[in-house]
Amino acid sequence: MKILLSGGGTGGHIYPALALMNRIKEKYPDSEFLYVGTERGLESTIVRKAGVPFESVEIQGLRRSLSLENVKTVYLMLKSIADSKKIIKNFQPDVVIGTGGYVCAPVLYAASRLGVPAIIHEQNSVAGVTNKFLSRFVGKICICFEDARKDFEQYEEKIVYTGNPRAQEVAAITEGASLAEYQLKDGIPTVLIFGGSRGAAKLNESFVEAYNLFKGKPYQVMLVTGETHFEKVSKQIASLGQSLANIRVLPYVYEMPKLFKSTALIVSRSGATTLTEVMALGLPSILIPSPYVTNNHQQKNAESLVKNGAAEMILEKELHAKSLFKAIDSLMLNDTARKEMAFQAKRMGITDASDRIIQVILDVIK
Ligand SMILES: CC(=O)N[C@H]1[C@@H](OP(=O)(O)OP(=O)(O)OC[C@H]2O[C@@H](n3ccc(=O)[nH]c3=O)[C@H](O)[C@@H]2O)O[C@H](CO)[C@@H](O)[C@@H]1O
Repeated sequence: MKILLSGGGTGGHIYPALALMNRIKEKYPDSEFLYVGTERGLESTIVRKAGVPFESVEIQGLRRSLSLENVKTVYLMLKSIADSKKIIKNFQPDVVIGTGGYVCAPVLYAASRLGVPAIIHEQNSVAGVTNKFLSRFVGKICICFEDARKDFEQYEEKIVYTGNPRAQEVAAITEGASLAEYQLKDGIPTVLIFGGSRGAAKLNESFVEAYNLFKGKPYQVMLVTGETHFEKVSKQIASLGQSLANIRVLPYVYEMPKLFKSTALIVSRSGATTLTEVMALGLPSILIPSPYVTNNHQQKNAESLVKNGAAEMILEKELHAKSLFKAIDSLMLNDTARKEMAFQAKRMGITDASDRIIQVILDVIK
């Protein structure tokens, strides 16, 4: 089977595609893959690092205001469709799968024009703009939240509830990362704080302000700042005048699910793929939805866990050093509450999503 994958911008669109690819490889070792993304998105690093053949097209998002940039956007859109057609004709895939992010628009549109079966995967409870646009042109629409159905209601017959492939991959992990590899101690409860795949400035700032409060605590803290914020945060922490042995600050972690498995509490944005992983592993979490996303979908994602007792939520407008520290400290000192949240999170997870999507692939290429 030859499969062309596309999806990008942020990790939440990329990791599900790679997880699906890994599962297809397991079941069909002769399969061939090609990933199409942009050079600017995180996919150009993550996908290449994973050793997957990668080609790029150039494209940019539309500005909301009238501007010359939009002329360039239209030009790039037409060019990227033509480039995608060339890539597809060369690779000759049996199916093209898009996991979101604007790069999928030219790639999957081109596939449909060439008569190649195409599938989109929507990770969120509210569909992204690109997936809504593509819903008309693709054969199947895979969703992870029942709420997403209403965004594709004109194409109800195409919708399949599959869940997120990253859940299946993560649920199969048997061994967690060693915390010693991160210069922390194994066996001590550890909280992992990160703002999605790109980091979140307000979360980083609140953490820096709370830094000294973690002194002498019976637990460890890891902050993953996001690549672009790392230098600034490191300088701010250095200027506080003390370096605490129970705290570790990193720019990015490539083996996140393994690290998840070794942590006692997750504090993060509520991007759909992160939540999938949290549920698949059954982890307690404090969620801080990004208010800067389409239709506030991260808050809806978070609320689905909160209403099941699986997570706590802090809205960004209520996020500061004190609220962050208080929420972390009281959960880290309360094993029973964490266990109950973990149990509820685990109950919510779907852990055979890749197999469900493989069935969808087999149906469309019949
Ligand atoms: C700002 C924005 O548009 N965010 C969207 C984006 O988020 P974002 O890319 O942040 O997505 P998610 O939170 O869903 O996923 C992040 C992924 O990156 C991984 N990770 C993160 C940090 C790190 O250091 N290493 C690492 O591997 C996580 O384990 C996870 O697999 O896509 C999600 C899925 O469509 C959406 O729900 C989010 O709203």
